[in-house]
Amino acid sequence: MSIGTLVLLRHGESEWNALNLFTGWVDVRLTEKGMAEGKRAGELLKEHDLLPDVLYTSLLRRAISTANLALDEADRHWIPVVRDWRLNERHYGALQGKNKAQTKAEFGEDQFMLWRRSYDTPPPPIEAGSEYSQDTDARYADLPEVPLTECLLDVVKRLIPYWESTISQELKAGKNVLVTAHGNSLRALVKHLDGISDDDIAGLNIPTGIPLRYDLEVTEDGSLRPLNKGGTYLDPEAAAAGAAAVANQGAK
Ligand SMILES: O=C(O)[C@@H](CO)OP(=O)(O)O
Repeated sequence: MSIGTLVLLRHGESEWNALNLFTGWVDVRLTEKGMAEGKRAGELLKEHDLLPDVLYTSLLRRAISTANLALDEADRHWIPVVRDWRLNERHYGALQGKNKAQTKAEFGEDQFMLWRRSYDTPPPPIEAGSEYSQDTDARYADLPEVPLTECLLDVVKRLIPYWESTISQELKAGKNVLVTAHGNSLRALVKHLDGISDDDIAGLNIPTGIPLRYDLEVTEDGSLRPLNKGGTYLDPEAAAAGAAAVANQGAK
């Protein structure tokens, strides 16, 4: 049985992406542009004959809405869907709701980049019960503990066991899988798939709304390894421009 194809899709532009605010687990909506990106992603899936058999998505509406728009456009609105908090964006702690450029101006470039892109330094924790905290959100009621902040390492720890036990099993069973998630949860997954070091992952940014295809093989130890290292964006030019825009978010 051949292995299914994996497609990763970061949600389209959200209202807080447009306002340049740290978002994390805050459940913001897509902008008009973000909705158009979702539709365009579906067109690209169709054009490249990459029709998913199953969708995995986070519990956040920007990912859910993007997937709905893409699947509708690709006439795959009917496929089974699995939603899981492990695909959520990194919890951005006390930075949630703060403007990125202002944060950089206030704390300096080094601290800003440490919080934003270091592998193992989380931002300060958010105050439980505060406006942008999720500690009382019903959708996380079953979690033993709702995070108050996370670094990328924390995301790797919650996401990779789930990838191994669930998503990769679907691929090994020959299913084409669409994973619709977030900048940092997808960075965690790409780090694992491509074997990127803790230092080098700081330089990797994922653009909104452009499908990233991975062709996979099974290694001797039974894990999945990309045949096309780094994956293949279905619109490479737009992806390069989008990734540069994400890298530059402190500047605006
Ligand atoms: O704000 C966030 O949650 C993320 C993704 O939008 O931002 P960053 O790229 O700065 O990690």
